[in-house]
Amino acid sequence: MTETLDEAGRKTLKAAGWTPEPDRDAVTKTFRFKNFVEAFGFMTRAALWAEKLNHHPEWSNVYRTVTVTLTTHDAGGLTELDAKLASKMDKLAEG
Ligand SMILES: C[C@H](O)[C@H](O)[C@H]1CNC2=NC(N)=NC(=O)C2=N1
Repeated sequence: MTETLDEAGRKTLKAAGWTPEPDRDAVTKTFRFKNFVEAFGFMTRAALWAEKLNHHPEWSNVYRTVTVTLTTHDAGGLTELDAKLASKMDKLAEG
């Protein structure tokens, strides 16, 4: 998992399921869980990591689906912090 440049020269993340946003330097992934409790548990654990990293996701939850968008607002694009949080979230979602 590293930041790389896409064909348009924009930063993106090479990590399963994270796809570049069409109109800004950000990546989005949709996580689907068994049920609402699993989804909310994931969000709770991810929130603690977000605080620890001082790096916070844009996200939403509908029932057992959590959609996450990562970008670094301070930098106006993707940074190593997005790669870190993405990797953390992937691990948390694996259980
Ligand atoms: C002041 C505060 O530390 C900053 O605004 C931090 C907080 N969390 C953040 N989270 C994200 N995703 N991007 C940021 O630029 C960012 N900045």
